[in-house]
Amino acid sequence: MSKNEKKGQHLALPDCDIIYYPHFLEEQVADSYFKLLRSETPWQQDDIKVFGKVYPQPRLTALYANNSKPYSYSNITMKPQRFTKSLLELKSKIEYYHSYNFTTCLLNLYRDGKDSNGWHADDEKELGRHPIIASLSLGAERMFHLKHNIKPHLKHKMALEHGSLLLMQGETQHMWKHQIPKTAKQVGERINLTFRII
Ligand SMILES: O=C(O)CCC(=O)C(=O)O
Ligand SMILES: [Fe+2]
Repeated sequence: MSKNEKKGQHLALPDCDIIYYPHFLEEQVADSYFKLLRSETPWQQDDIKVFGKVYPQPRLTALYANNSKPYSYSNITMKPQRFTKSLLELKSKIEYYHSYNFTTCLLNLYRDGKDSNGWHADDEKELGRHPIIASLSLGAERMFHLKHNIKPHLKHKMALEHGSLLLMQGETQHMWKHQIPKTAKQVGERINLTFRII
């Protein structure tokens, strides 16, 4: 497949740079990575502190990297494991189209509609200025919400499809927050991978 065949959609929103590739992976390829990652990943559930109270995080996670640099967010510090073969394959597929060198991948498993990821920006110090985040979605489709930090009328909702890639860069993490809300719909499991540079 030539580089031009992956058509991305630039979101028409100010103060950000977000491109959505709905069919980044072919359906069968996405299916098999979902199965593989679901079973080979040592999923963990950490506690998070919100306004001084401790809760189990409403999803399972795992961290991988090609270095030993930890990643901290919401009072959690995760130590990475070495990238697996399947994660290295996915990382190269993304790097073929976007010539970045991702060092780290955070995996999220949303077991059902009660699992979620609250409003946040991926703007931790270790990601540097203008973080580049490549977010690959596998499994059940879930809604992704965006809201501007200072202009409340600026918001956006979109579905993240099985096999899709969402590339966030530039000002995005400094000017916007995002979330995966809970849903009352019957939804299956979803795995999200965010490749990052630390
Ligand atoms: O699950 C998603 O699509 C988003 C995950 C996310 O925002 C994160 O891990 O920082
Ligand atoms: Fe995020």
